[in-house]
Amino acid sequence: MTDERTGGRPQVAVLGGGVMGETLLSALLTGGWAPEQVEVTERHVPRADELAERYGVRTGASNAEAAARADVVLVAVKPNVVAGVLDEVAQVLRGGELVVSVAAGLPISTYEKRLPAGQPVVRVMPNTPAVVGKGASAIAAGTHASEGHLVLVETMLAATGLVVRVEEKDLDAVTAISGSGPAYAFYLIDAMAEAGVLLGLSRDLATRLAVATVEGSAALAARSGDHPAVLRERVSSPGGTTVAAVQVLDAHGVRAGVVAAAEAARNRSRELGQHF
Ligand SMILES: NC(=O)C1=CN([C@@H]2O[C@H](COP(=O)(O)OP(=O)(O)OC[C@H]3O[C@@H](n4cnc5c(N)ncnc54)[C@H](OP(=O)(O)O)[C@@H]3O)[C@@H](O)[C@H]2O)C=CC1
Ligand SMILES: O=C(O)[C@@H]1CCC=N1
Repeated sequence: MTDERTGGRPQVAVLGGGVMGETLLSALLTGGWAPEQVEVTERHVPRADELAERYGVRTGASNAEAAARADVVLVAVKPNVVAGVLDEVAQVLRGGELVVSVAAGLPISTYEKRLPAGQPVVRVMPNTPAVVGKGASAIAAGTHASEGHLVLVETMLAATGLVVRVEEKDLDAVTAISGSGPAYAFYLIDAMAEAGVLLGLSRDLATRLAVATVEGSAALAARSGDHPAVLRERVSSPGGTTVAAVQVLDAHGVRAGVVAAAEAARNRSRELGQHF
């Protein structure tokens, strides 16, 4: 409840204690929620026990029981499970709760059709770097979500990193860039580390250099505000090593591959929404 006993913070039920459920749970606790203000449902008992032990929160298997105690119901199950979970919680919602979902692809309208009339819904697309406070999340309001609901979701995500508001129509594209994007960055880090091993470095050294280089490049891009092409030019000495390398990246279509990959992710996000 949002009273003095809870420091004004609403009771949150996180439905689904997987990768994203744990990330959001951790962010809530870092953001000032007390363990007794957060509850997690997870059908896999050993995983529920692990979360209870690690975070000191109540865990259980019943989505309806957790939702009945909550002011905010945070849906963090896979898209193909969301419909069943909503049918469970719709029975117990009293109308004033906020339903937040991180599921990829599923439009807000499909939640609104399954939940009681007038139920506020906010859709979020987070990403996994949220677990170290370096995430990027986009949020979009449903028909009945107010400015206050958006501010509440921003507060809930405050410890995760960047949070931006978008129109729902942009969430498939956001999913393709920042939602799935960490995988592209890890793919690059892995490829750079592998290349270092090929060139004779130890795997440990090659991986440390690759991680520090990607981390430093992102930090420089964020701080300088310069266009990435300008930053790339600054690395590229005339007749030097970098221009030789970038020419090979272009010859292998790496840039076109990144664009095509993002289009595939956007298309898959749309497909997920159609199978709801
Ligand atoms: N991972 C990511 O980077 C991102 C994920 N998302 C979204 O987050 C959601 C969760 O993804 P992710 O965390 O990766 O997936 P996971 O499979 O890691 O987590 C889903 C969890 O939900 C549990 N679960 C399944 N059915 C139920 C149920 N009926 N009630 C309660 N819990 C249940 C699963 O248990 P079990 O394993 O036993 O089935 C699992 O632990 C998805 O909708 C995804 O689109 C959004 C942005 C980024
Ligand atoms: O791969 C997925 O479907 C989820 C959504 C974005 C990142 N992971």
